[in-house]
Formats: sequence, structure tokens, C-alpha cells
Amino acid sequence: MPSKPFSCSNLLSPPTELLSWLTVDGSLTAVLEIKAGQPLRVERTFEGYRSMSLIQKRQLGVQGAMLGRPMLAWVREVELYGNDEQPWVKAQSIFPIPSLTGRARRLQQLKGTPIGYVLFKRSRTLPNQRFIQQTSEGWQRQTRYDWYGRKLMISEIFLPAFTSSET
Ligand SMILES: C=C(O[C@@H]1C=C(C(=O)O)C=C[C@H]1O)C(=O)O
Repeated sequence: MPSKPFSCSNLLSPPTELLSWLTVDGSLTAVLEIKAGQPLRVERTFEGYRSMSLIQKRQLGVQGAMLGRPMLAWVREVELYGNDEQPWVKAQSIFPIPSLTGRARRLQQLKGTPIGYVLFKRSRTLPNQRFIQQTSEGWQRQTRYDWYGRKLMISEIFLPAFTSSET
């Protein structure tokens, strides 16, 4: 899997076996399904409108006076299952309302369909900026995508079941 430059916030470096997953370019769904040998199962834990935090606004490139104004986003939180009973990845996706125009509206009606099926339908990779850090739940990558001019932020945490899975 080709990897690409990224910034890493803590001094620690990710474990070698995770680095290629944290930096994989293109759809994480696609490579997780190859590892699982079957389609991903997506369990939604939250889906709805939420006001963005200051950090989220900054991560999505909001600047100036807009930073102080309430900004709504469509938020989707899921657990992704490969071929284990335990989830492999915990993900949160933030779609600012202005990004939900045209073909992006379907991002609010995904249900159990992985976002990657829609996001990477027409192009194998997308312009993005990526941040990697360690969290209490596992190593996390946060990716700000530019999807045909629409900004969206997708965070994925690789859970212990992923790192301990054989396949
Ligand atoms: C963004 C992608 O979609 C994956 C699927 C998600 C979902 O369905 O909510 C969330 C994060 C991703 O791991 C991808 O395939 O890269």
C-alpha cells in the first residue's frame, strides 16, 4: 500500500505494523475488506446534526470571525467490523452543512453503506491533509478530505481487535 507524508502530534511513533494502515492513501474500507476477505459491517452508534467544536472548525479550515459563530455539521459515528466479533475501527465523520450539496447529500442517507463506497466511487484517491496521534483507545488518523470542493473530516481509531487480528 503506498503511504504518504503525514504529521504526527506525539513524540511516539506508531508501531510498524500499524503505520502502513494509518497512512494508506485512498479508501480504508477497500483495504480493510481485503484484509477481512469479506465486506465490512458498519454499525452506527450516532448519526445526526451537531454543533462543531472550535477545534473541529479549525481542523476544517474555518478562519476569522466564523470561528466564533455556531456551525452545524452532520456527524456519523460508527464501528467497523472486519471478520471478528469485535470492531476493528471506530470512526467519526464530520460533514459541515455547506458541504452537503449536490451528490454529497447522499452522505446523510448511507445507513450501513461505508462512506468509502461513495467518497472513492469516482477516484481512487482524494486531496487530503492527515494528522496521526495516539489516543486512549488506540492510534488515530484524522483526515481532512477535499471531495470535489467539499471539505469533510474523517477520524478513524484502530482498535485492539484490529492489531491482534491474524488475517
Ligand atoms: C472514509 C472511508 O469510509 C470508512 C467508512 C466509514 C463509515 O461508513 O462511516 C467511516 C470511516 C471510514 O473508515 C474510507 O473507506 O476511507
